[in-house]
Amino acid sequence: MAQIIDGKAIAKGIRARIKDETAELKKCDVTPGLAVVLVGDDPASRVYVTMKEKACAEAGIFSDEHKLPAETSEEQLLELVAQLNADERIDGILVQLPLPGHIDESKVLEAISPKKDVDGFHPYNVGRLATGNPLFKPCTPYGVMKMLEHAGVNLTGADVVVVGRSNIVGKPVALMCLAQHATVTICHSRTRDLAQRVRAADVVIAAVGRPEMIKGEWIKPGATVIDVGINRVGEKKLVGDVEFAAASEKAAAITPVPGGVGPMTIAMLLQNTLESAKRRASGCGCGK
Ligand SMILES: Nc1nc2c(c(=O)[nH]1)N[C@@H](CN(C=O)c1ccc(C(=O)N[C@@H](CCC(=O)O)C(=O)O)cc1)CN2
Repeated sequence: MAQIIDGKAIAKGIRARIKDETAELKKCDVTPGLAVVLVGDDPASRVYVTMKEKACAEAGIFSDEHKLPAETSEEQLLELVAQLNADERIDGILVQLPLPGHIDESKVLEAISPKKDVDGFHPYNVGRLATGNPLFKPCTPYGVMKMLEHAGVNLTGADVVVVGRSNIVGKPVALMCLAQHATVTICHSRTRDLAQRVRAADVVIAAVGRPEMIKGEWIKPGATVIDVGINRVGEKKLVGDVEFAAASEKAAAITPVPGGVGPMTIAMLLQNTLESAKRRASGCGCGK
């Protein structure tokens, strides 16, 4: 049976450390500040935004919440982003995705100052990640890398298969694995013989958004499986992109859903906000 990589427990440890470092930073009169912007009433987004606000409060991070109606125009949202860019209390700006269909997502993400882009979605930060000099790493991929580190997985020379090519997870996590000297294959819905690709992988990162699409029997014995998918089936049940029970029979280590990558996403958002605040503090001259 596979070792369970417990994202909830790892995230708890990271959040406790962030709380301590935030308290230290406050001695310089610098309180990390995160603006959280939600447009509309998507129920899942509401849950995630509430989780982010609660995590900020627990860590001593100031959170500035903006819950806007679904009819908010693109212009109004861009105006709010401009205000937050200029607000000195704010180290990070997070616009919860997805946005309502009438708003151009890329326009909004590009309006966020790259220095406050704690999601790491601005093309400037995407470019810095791609060139091996990241300013902010996107939170979910950053969390995935922390989980691999905790599980003691050495990526040098390892065959990593990423299933999914989204800008938020698939592409950045592939770049991060490459930066750690893995041989990376990105697969997607049109990949021919996905099973064969997965069978060859030392590490499988599933981020395709389809419930249990990756079959347990595809997993190479001794592989590490990171399941980024969070799919709601029926009323309440959450499942990942991987057939968990069957994959656990073959893998050496696997992440659960829930309690895997999800909690790490929130922990790494706090980490990015703290890093941003530390950059602000580095100019204050108090030596902390
Ligand atoms: N601006 C952003 N938007 C979105 C991001 C993001 O990183 N930045 N990622 C996802 C959603 N997300 C964070 O925003 C997120 C998803 C899931 C979890 C989580 O902890 N899930 C729990 C289960 C919670 C439940 O019951 O539904 C788990 O997996 O254990 C945290 C954050 C899309 N949008």
